[in-house]
Amino acid sequence: MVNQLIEPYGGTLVNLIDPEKREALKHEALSLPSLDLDWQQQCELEMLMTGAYSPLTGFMTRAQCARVESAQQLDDGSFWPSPITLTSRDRALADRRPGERLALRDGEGYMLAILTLSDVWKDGERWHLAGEVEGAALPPHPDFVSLRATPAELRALFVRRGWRRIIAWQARQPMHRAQYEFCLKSAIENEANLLLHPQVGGDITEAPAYFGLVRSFLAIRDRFPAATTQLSLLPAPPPEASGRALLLRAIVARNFGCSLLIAGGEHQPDGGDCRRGEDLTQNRVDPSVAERAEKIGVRLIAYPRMVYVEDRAEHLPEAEAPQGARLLTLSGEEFQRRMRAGLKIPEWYSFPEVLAELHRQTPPRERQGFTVFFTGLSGAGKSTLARALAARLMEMGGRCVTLLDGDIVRRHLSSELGFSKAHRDVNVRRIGFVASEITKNRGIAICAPIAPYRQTRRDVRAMIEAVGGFVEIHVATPIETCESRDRKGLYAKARAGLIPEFTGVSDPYEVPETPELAIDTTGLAIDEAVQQILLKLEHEGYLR
Ligand SMILES: Nc1ncnc2c1ncn2[C@@H]1O[C@H](COP(=O)(O)OS(=O)(=O)O)[C@@H](OP(=O)(O)O)[C@H]1O
Ligand SMILES: Nc1ncnc2c1ncn2[C@@H]1O[C@H](COP(=O)(O)OP(=O)(O)O)[C@@H](O)[C@H]1O
Repeated sequence: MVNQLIEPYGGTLVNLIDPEKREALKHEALSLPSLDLDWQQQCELEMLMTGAYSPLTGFMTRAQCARVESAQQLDDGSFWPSPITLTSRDRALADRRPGERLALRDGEGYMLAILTLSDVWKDGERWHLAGEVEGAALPPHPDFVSLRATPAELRALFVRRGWRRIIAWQARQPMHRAQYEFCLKSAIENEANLLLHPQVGGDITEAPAYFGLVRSFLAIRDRFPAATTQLSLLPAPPPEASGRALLLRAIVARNFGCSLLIAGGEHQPDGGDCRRGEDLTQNRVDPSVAERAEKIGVRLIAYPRMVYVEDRAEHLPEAEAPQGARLLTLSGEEFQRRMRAGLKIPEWYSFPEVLAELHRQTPPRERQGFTVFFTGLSGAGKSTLARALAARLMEMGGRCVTLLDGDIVRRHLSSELGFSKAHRDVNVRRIGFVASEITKNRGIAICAPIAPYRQTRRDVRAMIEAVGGFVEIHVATPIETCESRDRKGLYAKARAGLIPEFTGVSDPYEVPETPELAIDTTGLAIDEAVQQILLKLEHEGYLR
């Protein structure tokens, strides 16, 4: 019944239904070589195992990839838009031969499936592994359990409810009013039901953004008629933006029981001022892609450029907006800027419950975590300033401040390290890692290593900026001042040749090119220096 509805696409779980077979696979896997999959590979495997990629049931061989590239066809002649492959840099794979079986596991070693190799080839640094997969268990998803459904489960649900025509909205971005109104209108015009299908996936250690995305959909769900709308999660790897990727999404939509797919609409138009008659082609679907999708059994609905028509208090496709009407738009970039700065988002743009969710996920800067990263020569004043800054921030209260002073780090985190370039890099990266964890959890980390190498500082900045703010302060006290202070007598020893790799004397210090702030502490009172830093933090929006 279910399968009849969706032929030729719409597979069933690969062996997952048969517990005996599953136990046999698990047992067999104990004696097989293993490959641990990253989260994107796990998504791909899950799509194969659940039938979301039906009629495909395995990773493609080189010949199959070539056929897909040239003719967009699988072996049986059915349409397929782009290669689905499994690759790895694992050198041990060089010894694998077609016919052998390989256990596919998640990062923790949990057995997911067995791959029967039909082809192994090398392309650059990566090994490609092809073959049919036999699923033992889906990748575990402890989160949002009640929102997860396989294609077969969703199709069965739709059949039970008598839903025949369903529109898919596969989302990687939260939904605001324009998208909401367009989805509702499309459902009404097509007399269709709606499947809200946010795409989820990511490495849990990196706190992926999909948690906020799903919560924003949970928040907006109640605005849709419950009897005609379904929310479910799609564990798909991130798609590229191309016609072929769109067709793959159409196949996935079909397998989940949908016959309509809204294409585009993830982002609001760029540019604040909206001119009528602008080129709308970016929002049109290529006719050949649309035609191909029809053959899969999916009609594509192009999401148009939407504008808010103030007089009518509704969002409309720009081409349908009445002549002379006042049109409002807010670019995606401006929306993000306002969210970061905690500024007002106009009511016409979104819903309060969605914004509240997004604010929880990305609070304004003064509630985000950040790292103040001091760098400079020994004796420049890094520790002194770091301590004074920490004290002032603690005095203000309301924030968790962690001081990662060089001495503390060298004692607790890096006690085995010396001062070679390699060791300094490890030391600074460790500091960066700890600071990024603190920053991610919305604390303030203050670091004060010499950190003499530009590239290492750049890497640390990138790691931290991915999760919060980063303020680099070059304590630019000249070496003469540092040497005259020589609190620990190290410069004297270094000059005497007793310390072989001493920064500034016999070891390099690469001056920061664009630090947020540079402070020369020569003749400067500590309070004055700290004041400069606090003003900078306030100016950047980190402090109120
Ligand atoms: N060879 C050499 N070069 C530089 N510094 C030396 C060296 N040997 C020991 N020390 C003492 O170690 C402190 C620097 O450690 P850091 O962890 O900040 O250095 S680094 O960032 O890993 O380069 C540094 O402390 P500060 O004066 O607080 O900077 C020195 O006291
Ligand atoms: N404006 C200033 N800021 C920081 N340190 C100063 C300042 N003026 C004088 N000093 C002195 O300079 C020395 C800097 O040492 P320290 O903070 O340990 O430097 P670093 O951590 O960079 O090696 C301290 O003795 C400190 O009292």
